Parts: sequence; structure tokens; C-alpha cells
Amino acid sequence: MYLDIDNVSKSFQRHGEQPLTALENINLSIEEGEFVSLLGPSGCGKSTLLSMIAGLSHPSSGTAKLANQEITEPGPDKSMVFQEPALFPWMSVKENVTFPLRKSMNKQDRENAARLYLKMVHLSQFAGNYPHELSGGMQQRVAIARALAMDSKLLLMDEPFGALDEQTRHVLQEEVDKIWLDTRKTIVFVTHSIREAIKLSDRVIIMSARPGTIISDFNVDLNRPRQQKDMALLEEEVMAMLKTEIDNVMKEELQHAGNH
Ligand SMILES: Nc1ncnc2c1ncn2[C@@H]1O[C@H](COP(=O)(O)OP(=O)(O)OP(=O)(O)O)[C@@H](O)[C@H]1O
Repeated sequence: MYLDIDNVSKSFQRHGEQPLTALENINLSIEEGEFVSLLGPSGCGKSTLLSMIAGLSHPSSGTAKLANQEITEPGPDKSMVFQEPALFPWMSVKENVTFPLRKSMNKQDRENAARLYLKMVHLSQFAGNYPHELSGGMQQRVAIARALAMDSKLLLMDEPFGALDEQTRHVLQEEVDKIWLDTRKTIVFVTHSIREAIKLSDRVIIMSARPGTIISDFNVDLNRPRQQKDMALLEEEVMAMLKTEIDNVMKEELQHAGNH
């Protein structure tokens, strides 16, 4: 397997309180070229798991391997898109895209990469603009182009459209769908949205409320681009599965509030 998460658990130490177990015994294998979503209630550990795959944090036990190598740090073999685009405000759109490539590519190749990927996200005409001159959706497209330009096989996306309005979200989902069909990168995509997970991914991994475990791993066998009418039944099934988990989170939060 390309990505192998083997019996991974993660606990965080907390001042004056019991350690918090965010993830427990996670086993997950992902093949090269798959588009996989991590879906689950707030706080179930989706971002924690993604940041371990990115090499930004480490398991408390178990191992995470990419192409048979243990993941120990971030690197050019994996690129990441966060909820916020995190662009450099003093750099133009093109400079933001070429900046991470400055050590690995010569100027001409960087320019070519920026041209190619800005075209892919439909921002060719804004290459010379600055982030504050773009809408939130356009800024997030720049962040996607920057991640794609690194040309890593693995693309990690942590709720990349979470801060966008419904319409923009819809447009960017369609772009990501096309980009994946064009590039066949391996994508691990964190989302709260059942619809987004079903629309975009080959496989949806459903996680339980804290401590996060995997409660379901299923394939989405629908033709792309996916139509709402075909997705409706699956959405209902997933909603039913998640309802118990969301109820558990609510109960725990109410109990916690009652104890304080
Ligand atoms: N660095 C940290 N230190 C302490 N606790 C942390 C840290 N990072 C995450 N946690 C805790 O681990 C749990 C899982 O957090 P995580 O952000 O992975 O959840 P999530 O499923 O991505 O949530 P959301 O969907 O709301 O973003 C939470 O209870 C969170 O408070």
C-alpha cells in the first residue's frame, strides 16, 4: 500500500487534567491514486490524523508509513491545503505559487509550473495580483495551485472549503474533482460535510466521536461528475451512521458543562 497507518493512537498531555486520547487504534491503508475523505463529528481527530500523515505531528503509538518509509517530518513528497489559504500578502499570486519551489526548481521551471497550475484553477489572469485583491474563494484556489505546483504524489486537504460560502464551495468542489481526474494524485480530504465527502471521494472513512476510531470505510461507486439525485440515498445512510456519534458528542459536552 502507498499510505499505511498501522495501529496509530495519539494522546495529548493537558495541564492538571488526564491526558486526552484523540485517536485510538487507527488502521488505514490507502492506495496510490485514491481519493479518500475523513468524515466525523467535530473533535473526533480528523485533523490530528491528517497532520500525522503530513509529518507535522507524531503518533503516541503505532506507525504511519508513506511508500514504505515511516513518516517523520513534512517534505516534498506530500503537500497540504488548510482551511485558511495562508498566502504571503506582500507577494503576487504567481510569487506565492513559485515560492515553495525556489530550492527545487530553476526559474524557468518555476514560471512554467505557476502558469500550468494557475491555469488549472482558472486564475491565469490574476497571476500579477496580490492576495488582498482576490476573493476568499480565489485565494483558496491560489493555495490549491501552490500545493499542486509542488507536484507531490500525495495531496492532503484539511477542510479546504470550510470557510467559503455555499456557491464558491460548489465551484471549487467541481474544480478539485476535475483536477483529481486529470492528475490522479492520492488525495486525503478532511471534511465535516457528508455531501462533500460523497461528491468527491472514492472512499469515505467515518470516524467515531472522541477517542476517534474508524467505524466505517466504504466505497462510493458513482460516476463522476456526481449528481445529487444519485448521491441522496448514500447521504441518508451516512447521516444515520453519524447521528449516533453527533449525539454522543452533544451528551459529553452537556455532561461536561454540568460538572463545571
Ligand atoms: N495540540 C493539541 N493539544 C491538545 N489537544 C489537542 C491538540 N490538537 C488536537 N487536540 C484535541 O484532540 C481532539 C481532536 O482534535 P482534531 O482537531 O483532530 O479534531 P477534528 O475532528 O479535526 O475536529 P474539527 O472537525 O472540529 O476540526 C480534540 O479534542 C482537540 O481538542
